[in-house]
Amino acid sequence: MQKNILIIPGDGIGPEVTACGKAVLEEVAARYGYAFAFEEAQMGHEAILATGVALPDETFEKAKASDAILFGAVGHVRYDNDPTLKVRPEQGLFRMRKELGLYANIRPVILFDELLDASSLKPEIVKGTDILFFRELTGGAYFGEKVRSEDGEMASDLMVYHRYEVERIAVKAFEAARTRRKKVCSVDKANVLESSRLWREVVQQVARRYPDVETTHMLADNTAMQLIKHPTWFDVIVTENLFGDILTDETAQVVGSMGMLASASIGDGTGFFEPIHGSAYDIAGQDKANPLASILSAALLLEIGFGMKEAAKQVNDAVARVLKAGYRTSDISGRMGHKDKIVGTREMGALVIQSLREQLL
Ligand SMILES: NC(=O)C1=CN([C@@H]2O[C@H](COP(=O)(O)OP(=O)(O)OC[C@H]3O[C@@H](n4cnc5c(N)ncnc54)[C@H](O)[C@@H]3O)[C@@H](O)[C@H]2O)C=CC1
Ligand SMILES: CC(C)CC(=O)C(=O)O
Ligand SMILES: [Mg+2]
Repeated sequence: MQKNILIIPGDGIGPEVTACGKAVLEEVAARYGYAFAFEEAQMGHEAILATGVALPDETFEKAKASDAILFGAVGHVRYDNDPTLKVRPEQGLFRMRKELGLYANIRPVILFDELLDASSLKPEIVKGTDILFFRELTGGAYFGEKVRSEDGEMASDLMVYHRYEVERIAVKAFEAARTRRKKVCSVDKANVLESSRLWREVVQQVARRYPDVETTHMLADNTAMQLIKHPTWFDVIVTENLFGDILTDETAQVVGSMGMLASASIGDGTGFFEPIHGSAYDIAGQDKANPLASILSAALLLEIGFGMKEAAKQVNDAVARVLKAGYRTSDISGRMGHKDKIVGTREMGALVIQSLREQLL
């Protein structure tokens, strides 16, 4: 049966990396005989210029009607340098997450052996890193009431959680842990925040249903440190929206680069697949961006979105082979950089496709 995939390239490096992710999906469809139909839609700065809003209704309707969405990134220097602007690219992504009910953001943090020397940390510390983050994606301070006083002197973002929101993401994390090393670390600030005390209470209750899974609770500040000290200790991490956003960017340096981290956002409907990085306008339009996070997000789309596990594995293996052959975008060129074959975005994408062809033919 035909699968409809909506491509939302977005801003900055979004279109460059998403073109590579899409090309990989096309290659997989051709090789396996899958019928994938692609459509494109706007979101972010580009959409604001064209329509005045970050998420045009037309894009949202297409998103709801699709079977999966591959997204790039949104964000533009213009808004980052002018906090007073009311219409902002990121609003599109937040509306999409909320209205599609994408409450679970799954972020695998896996170090490819080939990138041992690209990590900011010592090889013996990071070797074997394989963490699965479950970041709650539709609650917390990102979605709570936002206030700015009339005189502009006070602002607040309310961090709100309901019991059901914590429970459903915790269940997803525990279920995943059962298929892995059976360890869940729940991250909060229960020593300070009331919302974290609710978080911990609910995770403790859910944990009782999973006696075969080892549960720990860790404060977010300590977690930021432990992730650098011994990343291999962690298996599944479940945490709220803001902490998950920050801690996963930190782990990019454990595994080499922001350009290596993919994600799947799921809920009750269409799944949404995107690299964890932003629009990186410092390198946009220069053929410098690492497209592997988008390609690995396409692999998550196949695996989680469509249940095509074998095809997803082929994509991951193709990426590993390209890395093993020594090809690197500049962000993952490591301490042994003189041995690397530095390539641009387009060439890296083409190499993964070539690697897929050689394996699959
Ligand atoms: N999901 C999304 O759409 C997100 C959007 N943003 C937006 O993106 C804009 C830029 O934000 P930043 O804080 O600079 O975060 P960023 O993730 O765009 O970039 C941070 C750093 O990582 C590098 N980097 C990121 N992705 C890379 C890749 N694929 N290959 C090589 N290097 C890469 C960038 O060059 C930069 O030095 C902002 O407007 C922000 O709001 C930020 C994060 C997520
Ligand atoms: C739209 C972004 C500002 C949020 C973010 O950094 C993320 O979801 O990873
Ligand atoms: Mg982020």
